[in-house]
Amino acid sequence: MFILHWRPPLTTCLTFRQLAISRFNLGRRITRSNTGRWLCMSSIANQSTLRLLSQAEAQRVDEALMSETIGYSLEQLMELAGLAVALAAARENPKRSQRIVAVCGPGNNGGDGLVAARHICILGYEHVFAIYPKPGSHPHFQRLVKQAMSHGVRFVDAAAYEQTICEADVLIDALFGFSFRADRPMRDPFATLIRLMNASPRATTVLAVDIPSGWDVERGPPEAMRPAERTASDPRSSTSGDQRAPASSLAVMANVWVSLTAPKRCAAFWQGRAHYLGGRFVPPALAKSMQLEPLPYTDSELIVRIDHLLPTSIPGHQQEASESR
Ligand SMILES: NC(=O)C1=CN([C@@H]2O[C@H](COP(=O)(O)OP(=O)(O)OC[C@H]3O[C@@H](n4cnc5c(N)ncnc54)[C@H](OP(=O)(O)O)[C@@H]3O)[C@@H](O)[C@H]2O)[C@H](O)CC1
Ligand SMILES: [K+]
Repeated sequence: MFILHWRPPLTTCLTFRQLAISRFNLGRRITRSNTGRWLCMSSIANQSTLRLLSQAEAQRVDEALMSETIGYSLEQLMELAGLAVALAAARENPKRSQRIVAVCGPGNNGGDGLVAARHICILGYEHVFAIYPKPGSHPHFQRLVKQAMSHGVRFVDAAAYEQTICEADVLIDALFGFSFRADRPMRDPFATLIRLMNASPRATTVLAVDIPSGWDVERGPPEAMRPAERTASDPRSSTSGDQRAPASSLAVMANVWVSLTAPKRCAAFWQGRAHYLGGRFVPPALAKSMQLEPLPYTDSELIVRIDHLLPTSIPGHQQEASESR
């Protein structure tokens, strides 16, 4: 197993976690450089780590949840996912006067963001905004917008995106989840929104819904945020002979993460402030068949911190990743 450190060139060596802390706690902006590099250190895996899902496995779990056998609807899962995100946002940011902005994408990740924004209002936050530039075509997305507005979420016009993001205390990154195609360049307006989020001067929390937008579900952050040097033994290195087009170098720099259902393989790269698991709806038989047991929830909690349960390397990653594509 490996622990990753990012070393800024020609400056004091800080871990990525320290960078996140200084970037968000001291309110200073730190820009990652393409010349930055990751250093790998060996450590021993223990058995109490959670299993990380490949993209194909995440989609399989979703399909199973919505199969004839289990019978959930997408709308139900989205509601529970969004509720979990709202609870994590509230736990990390208890002050009700904070300005919270959900930045929502065109797919179900964006739907989770709309649900979360509504629940954040229901929890008593006074200033909740949503940015939703490309609403999904399914009627449920229209219902989610109406529900959110009824509870006080303010939808922002394109002309006010920049100012709204600039004034946010908390940003909810609900642009893309596990269906993001990291081999395609990021299109606008999403690219612009991600740049604005990363440059937001006030935001002390940037919360990624399911996956930080712009990350590859399996390979993690974009190449430009990865090491210039890799060791041959790093299972997260690009597979040799990978001919995919270079992806966008853009990704949201989140410091809080809510994985839904189960963490995905890219979670091995996480070095932020807090990582939660939400979406407490996996029936025991499915959890067993997908080797997700034991689910780490306790008592009546719908979210649970999993930072200490995350493996930092993924045995057999390369082989399974290429099989799943
Ligand atoms: N199991 C659960 O706990 C639940 C998870 N949910 C959430 O659903 C997402 C996955 O949702 P999905 O609709 O499959 O996909 P995404 O929202 O991740 O993204 C799809 C849209 O993204 C566009 N896309 C893809 N790649 C790019 C790119 N490089 N640039 C720009 N846009 C991109 C894609 O566009 P297309 O043109 O390809 O159609 C889609 O519009 C999961 O992560 C959870 O957050 C559910 O709520 C259910 C419960
Ligand atoms: K996201």
